[in-house]
Amino acid sequence: MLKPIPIKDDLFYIGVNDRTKHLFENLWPLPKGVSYNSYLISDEKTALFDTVDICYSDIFFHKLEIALNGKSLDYVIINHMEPDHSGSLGLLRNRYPNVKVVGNKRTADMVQGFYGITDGVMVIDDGDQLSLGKHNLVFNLTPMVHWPETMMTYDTTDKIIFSGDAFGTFGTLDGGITDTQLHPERYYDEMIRYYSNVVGKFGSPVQKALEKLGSLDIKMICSTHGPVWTIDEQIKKVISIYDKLSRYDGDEGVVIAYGSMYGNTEQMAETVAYELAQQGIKEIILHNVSKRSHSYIIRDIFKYKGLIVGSPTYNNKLFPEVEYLLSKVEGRDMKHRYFGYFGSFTWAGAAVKRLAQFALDTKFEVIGEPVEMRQAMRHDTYDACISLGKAMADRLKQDR
Ligand SMILES: Cc1cc2nc3c(=O)[nH]c(=O)nc-3n(C[C@H](O)[C@H](O)[C@H](O)COP(=O)(O)O)c2cc1C
Repeated sequence: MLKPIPIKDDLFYIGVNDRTKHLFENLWPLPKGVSYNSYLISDEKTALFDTVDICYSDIFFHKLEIALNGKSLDYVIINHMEPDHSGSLGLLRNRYPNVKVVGNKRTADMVQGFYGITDGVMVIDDGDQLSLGKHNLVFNLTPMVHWPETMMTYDTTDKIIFSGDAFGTFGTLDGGITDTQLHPERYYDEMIRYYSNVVGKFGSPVQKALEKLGSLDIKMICSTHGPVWTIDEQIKKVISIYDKLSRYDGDEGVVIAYGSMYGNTEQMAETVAYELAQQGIKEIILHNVSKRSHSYIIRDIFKYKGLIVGSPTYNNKLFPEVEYLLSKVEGRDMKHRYFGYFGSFTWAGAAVKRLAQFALDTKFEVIGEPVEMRQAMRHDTYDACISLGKAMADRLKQDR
């Protein structure tokens, strides 16, 4: 849409939709696209909140010009410097040479490094305020709620938090912008995938940020990706999703992520899953790591308490796609998972040993006995897989 969309009185949405990119950060699939959200408050002074990916700068500037309606642009507030939001900043400064770039001292360093901007930068600190006339803005520094410079800006007048990437989701905004105009359920799973893929490593900074936000009366969340949250119940819901994920708190259920070239290791996965179901576990997600993008496997590992990994031995190591998945889990400092594992080999096994090391490194609670299979499934391996499934189910049921 070429026009800015009024959200409320003097607040405009001037973000854009990206339905072209296949991979966010060149890593994470975007089957439903993604939006880059930017907002303008048009008060006595005007303030822009973040920009958009440079690929969409033309349409963005067009909207901004209309939203300004002849006024000058006074401030651009940089809540986050990642280029999907700051990408149009250099061009913005060329178009609006007098605009003040507002950020903390870490932002100022990045603004200089990425865009060569050194003048007209207003450096603010945690708790500093900026009046636009009717609207009063307070800056909340929330480092590592994704990058070190990350901050959130609170409008005390309308009780809006401009939250940067926090509470963001994958998925374009197809017509509707606010949660009143769309089905929020469409975005929840994509919010979990976004969090687990992009922000997942930063559980403790997210907890600190949530603590800070806890004292604020929030009537609207304007994130840089996905819907604008305005309904009280939805605001509580998205905050609770972030709270739960950043505590690494999973639901009852098990992800079984396995690699298999010729189907033998897969039979172990099927057997463990069968027993979990027999024991009354309803959420059992089998992921063939070669077929399913790691993005979705990581999402599910964040969702559920139980994780079982299986792998053949491959050139004296783990199957490469399983190794890659483990690195993604370790890279997110994943915590509090019940962990089971199994592996296979033909002449000299290495997979199970590596999975044992992974369990030690992550400090996951190991459940049941690991199962190691030579060549193909026989009765003893079958029984061992059943025992592993039962042990995991028993552990999960203890938490009911
Ligand atoms: C490329 C390749 C490399 C392998 N490397 C090893 C190995 O280093 N040690 C071993 O004992 N088995 C090795 N194997 C055999 C497999 O680990 C074994 O057959 C396993 O059961 C295969 O499981 P799958 O049927 O689920 O693919 C290798 C197999 C392939 C195809």
